[in-house]
Amino acid sequence: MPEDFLPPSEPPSLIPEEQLLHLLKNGWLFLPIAESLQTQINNLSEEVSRYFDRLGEDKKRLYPASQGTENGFYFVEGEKEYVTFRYCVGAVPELERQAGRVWLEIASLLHRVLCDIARSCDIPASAWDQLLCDSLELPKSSESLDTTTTLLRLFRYYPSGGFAAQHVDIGLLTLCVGDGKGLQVLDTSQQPPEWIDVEGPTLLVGETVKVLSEGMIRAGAHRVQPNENGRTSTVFTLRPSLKETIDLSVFGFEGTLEAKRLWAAIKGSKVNINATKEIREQMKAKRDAKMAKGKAESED
Ligand SMILES: O=C(O)CCC(=O)C(=O)O
Ligand SMILES: [Fe+2]
Repeated sequence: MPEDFLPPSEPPSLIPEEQLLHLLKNGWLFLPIAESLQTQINNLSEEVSRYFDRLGEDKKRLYPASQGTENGFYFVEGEKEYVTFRYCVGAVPELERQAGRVWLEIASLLHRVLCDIARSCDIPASAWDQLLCDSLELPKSSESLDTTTTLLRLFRYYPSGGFAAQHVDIGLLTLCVGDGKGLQVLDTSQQPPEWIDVEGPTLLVGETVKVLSEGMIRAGAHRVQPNENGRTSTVFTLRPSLKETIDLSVFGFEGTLEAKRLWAAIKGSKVNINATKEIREQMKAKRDAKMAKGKAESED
């Protein structure tokens, strides 16, 4: 077969150049999504709202919290409740069926965005493959918990209470599709930077992409402000798979690095903004003590 007719080795670009530059510079982008994906998200929102309407005991029994706040049902008094899917539990089959569909669609969309990012940074689109293994569909069992960190999280923020402090996500890319006001992104093109209300589905760059680009790509700072009507949100975060050793040469560095070590370093420097107030304070104190120790050691 003549070379001209070989199928392309990468998908065609998805995001127009100017918008892609905005994403790399600011770490966030309003990204309109296909009607079919919006419909799937609406179906999932309906299912999860039925789940949230159950009694607290029921919600905990069906999706018990594990892995800190990283899996199952979690409740922050006066602020929000949310349920996180990391694999098929089988507790509420229709809810998980919809979750599986949304996972598949958004993961493939975010993979396309990663390929666009690769192209604009002159790295091969396949560079991401080593970080995406077993992450592009909802894992079948809890066996994946140790290595698949990607998650789909559904929020119900309470009226006037729903809140998340300023932060950047730790994974590769996040898509937030909410209803109602509350999510804000930091517009760093203004001096001083300004918080702006999101307009529809919003793409956020996470810390892992920032680290792998040596800070050339910014991670998107965002926060959630209370809204008198409350708010629901579907948040999918594509995070690195911990299965493989990363060949760093494709990102322009030397050598290799266990994905687990990279992830531990990225996680270790962050406070979990979705934990209860008490835990958030403890984590902040721990992080600050660690940073102070590191500083003292480097000054020795
Ligand atoms: O509520 C949202 O849309 C975003 C929540 C968020 O930023 C997070 O959980 O990391
Ligand atoms: Fe976030």
